[in-house]
Order: sequence, then C-alpha cells, then structure tokens
Amino acid sequence: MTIKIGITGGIGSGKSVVSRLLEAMGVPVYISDIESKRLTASDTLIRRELIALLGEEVYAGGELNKSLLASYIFSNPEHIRTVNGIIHPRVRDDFRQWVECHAIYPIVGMESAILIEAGFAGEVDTVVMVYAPEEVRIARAMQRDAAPRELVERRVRSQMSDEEKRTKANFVIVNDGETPLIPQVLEVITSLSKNIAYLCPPKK
Ligand SMILES: CC(C)(COP(=O)(O)OP(=O)(O)OC[C@H]1O[C@@H](n2cnc3c(N)ncnc32)[C@H](O)[C@@H]1O)[C@@H](O)C(=O)NCCC(=O)NCCS
Ligand SMILES: Nc1ncnc2c1ncn2[C@@H]1O[C@H](COP(=O)(O)OP(=O)(O)OP(=O)(O)O)[C@@H](O)[C@H]1O
Repeated sequence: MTIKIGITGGIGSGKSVVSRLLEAMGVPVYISDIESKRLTASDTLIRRELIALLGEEVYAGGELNKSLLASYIFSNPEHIRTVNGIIHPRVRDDFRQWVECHAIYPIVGMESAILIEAGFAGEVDTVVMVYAPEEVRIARAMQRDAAPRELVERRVRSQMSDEEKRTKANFVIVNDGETPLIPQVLEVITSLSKNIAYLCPPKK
C-alpha cells in the first residue's frame, strides 16, 4: 500500500527544495502549483467557469492570464474561495489518478502550500510541514520571483499561519538555512518506511 506524504509550508518555505530532495531519494512528488496550472490551462470546465467569473480576458490569446487571476484571488478572501472551489476539485481528482499511476512506489508525495486549507490533507496519510521564519520566506520569495515585498506579503496573508499549520503537521522540517536539511528529510523517510530498504535495495 503506497504511503502518501503531504508536503506543505508557506510561500518561500522550501517545499520545492524538499520535494526535489524526496524525488532524488526515489519518492515521486505531485507538485500542485504546476499541476493546477496545467489543469487551469487545459480543463474545459475550469476554463468555462473562470471565463464566466472574470470574462474572456482571463484566457486572452488562449493562455491563462496569471496576473489577472492572481490580482483577483489575492485581493479578496471571498474571491480566493470562489476560485479554489472551481480549481481544487479537479486537482483532487487529478492527484487521485496520479497516485493510481504510481501504485508501484512505496511512498509518494503531494506538495501544496495550501494542502490543509484546500482540504488536500484528507488525500494523504501524513503531513510534513516545511518551516522557515516568515522574514526568511518573504526574502526568498522576493529574490526568487523578483517580486515586491507587498505582493509576497499579500500571498503570505492568504495562507494559513505557520503556528496553525504546525498543529496539523505530523512532521516539521526546519529549513531556516542553518539547520541541515537532508538529515531531516531522511529521518521522515526512515520513520515512514521502517521495513523498506531505502536508497540501497536488498541484496539479491
Ligand atoms: C494565481 C496564480 C495564477 C498565480 O500564479 P504565479 O505563478 O504567479 O504564483 P504561484 O503559482 O507560484 O503561487 C505563489 C504562491 O501563492 C500560492 N498560492 C497559489 N494559489 C493559491 C491559493 N489559491 N491560495 C493560497 N495560496 C495560493 C502558491 O502555493 C505559492 O506559495 C496561481 O497561483 C493559481 O492559479 N492559483 C489558483 C490555483 C491554486 O490554488 N493553486 C495552488 C495549488 S492547488
Ligand atoms: N535552505 C535554503 N537556503 C537558501 N535558499 C533556499 C533554501 N531553501 C529554499 N531556498 C530558496 O528559496 C526560494 C523558495 O524555495 P522554494 O521554491 O522551494 O519554496 P516553496 O515553499 O516551494 O515556495 P512556493 O510556495 O512559493 O512555491 C527558492 O529560490 C529556493 O532556491
């Protein structure tokens, strides 16, 4: 039976870095930001509902107008709930199909900043929170996205607080740039897969 790990944490916490480490250790990870964008671009139902909400401009030239959608959802909590209600059910179904296609793996992951808020925590067996101090996260996201502080802070505010997220996590990986990261990721894998020889399959 495949163990499903949820990887969550606020913007800039290092979920993608931890997900890449897990991939290197043989754990496939479903990256929700990437897959939700694929679905938003290709799923006819999502396209129809977003056009009804925001007008044809949201898919101007056939491409998703990310900045229009971002300014709509990050400006108003009600807007974010509406858009999430359109996109997340499809992400959930897509993740379930993805898990079925990865049934041979003992462990798989789902990476999502809003794993808990979106209800995706119900799709996984255990929740790993990647933690970094908010100031570190904001600086990282600003540098990575060449984004102004105000934009990053607006996104921070649209996500559950680290304190609340911690209460819902089974594991916390501290990614503050000082605490070694790889041993913590290995510890999670080891504790989840006691009977699975990881990194060095049993000798024939
Ligand atoms: C609004 C969009 C177009 C912005 O895309 P962009 O490339 O500019 O930003 P990116 O996707 O990297 O998101 C930046 C940060 O905001 C977070 N975020 C994205 N969507 C949401 C949301 N609905 N609620 C809270 N945080 C969100 C991301 O996890 C990340 O931490 C995109 O994030 C989107 O389509 N969001 C709605 C779908 C969704 O909820 N995706 C999250 C994974 S399911
Ligand atoms: N320990 C670290 N030391 C230095 N830089 C880091 C560290 N962890 C992550 N970063 C950098 O910080 C930025 C954010 O990391 P990452 O993209 O993994 O965060 P995330 O949680 O996936 O963010 P988002 O929710 O926005 O997708 C990236 O540019 C990444 O290279």
